[in-house]
Amino acid sequence: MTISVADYARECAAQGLRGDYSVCRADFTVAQGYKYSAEEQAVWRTLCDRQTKLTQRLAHRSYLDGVATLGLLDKIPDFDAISEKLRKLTGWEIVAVPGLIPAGPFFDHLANRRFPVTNWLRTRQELDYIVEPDMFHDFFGHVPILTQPVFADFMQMYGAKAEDMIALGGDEMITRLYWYSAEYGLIQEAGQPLKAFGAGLMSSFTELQFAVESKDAHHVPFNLETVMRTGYEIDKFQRAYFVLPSFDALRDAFASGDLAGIIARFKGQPALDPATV
Ligand SMILES: C[C@H](O)[C@H](O)[C@H]1CNc2nc(N)[nH]c(=O)c2N1
Ligand SMILES: N[C@@H](Cc1ccccc1)C(=O)O
Ligand SMILES: [Fe+2]
Repeated sequence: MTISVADYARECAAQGLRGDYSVCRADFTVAQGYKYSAEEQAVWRTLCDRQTKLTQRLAHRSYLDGVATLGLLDKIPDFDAISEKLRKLTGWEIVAVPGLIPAGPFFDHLANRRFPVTNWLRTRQELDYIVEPDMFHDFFGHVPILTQPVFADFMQMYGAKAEDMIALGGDEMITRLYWYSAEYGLIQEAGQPLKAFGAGLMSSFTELQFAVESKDAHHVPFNLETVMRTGYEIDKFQRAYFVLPSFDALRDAFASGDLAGIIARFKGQPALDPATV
């Protein structure tokens, strides 16, 4: 782990991130501290109700299978209770964090089958889109697929590989790969309609529709090297969405692609502009 909690806390405060990083443990986790107001519970239900209507239509089957396995989403989740369920299904658990955490510790959690979930929720003014990950994004977007064995294994492999790539100086490039697949990936299987896969889309009412249905969304066939070279911004709609032909294509690219070679050739070079890839 390269950055200390204290330094990261200062950086986040400077950037205006909302979480309270002063109470983090060394691995950036905190206690969930389950005490949410009636208003927060109401916002949670509203978010789940309206987003579920969209995901039924626009999300890839793997995600929807996960939602079915997870079961009721009628109140803000108790992380310990969910962890107990996940441990039985796929050996994963969820841990509470104050918000965005650095890539190193984030991937270290994944490599150990722990998924970091933010412990605070967006407000009613941010139902459609929020610029930093909150509990709705982390939970509703990422946790369902962790109930599915194939994806559960893949996410762990992601964490483990990412740590190796960070050691080679590939921090930015491996993060882009995570970004354009786990967060904003689309899938179009042969003869099927375009579907959303990434968690950043699952949790945004406006961006999910934009990414899948808008003529203005820039869809690019998934290519490992291009993805690892393309820059991104976290606080606006993405200017490129990479489209996988199948989930297996992602797993194969990850398992047998020459990640280390790509990092050696392109690290430190300016990022490609997502608008023109
Ligand atoms: C690895 C990459 O930087 C990625 O965006 C990570 C970083 N830290 C995170 N931290 C939290 N809490 N949630 C996330 O989804 C992520 N994503
Ligand atoms: N924009 C996402 C949240 C998010 C922010 C940053 C990174 C990933 C996801 C949403 O509205 O749900
Ligand atoms: Fe995320």
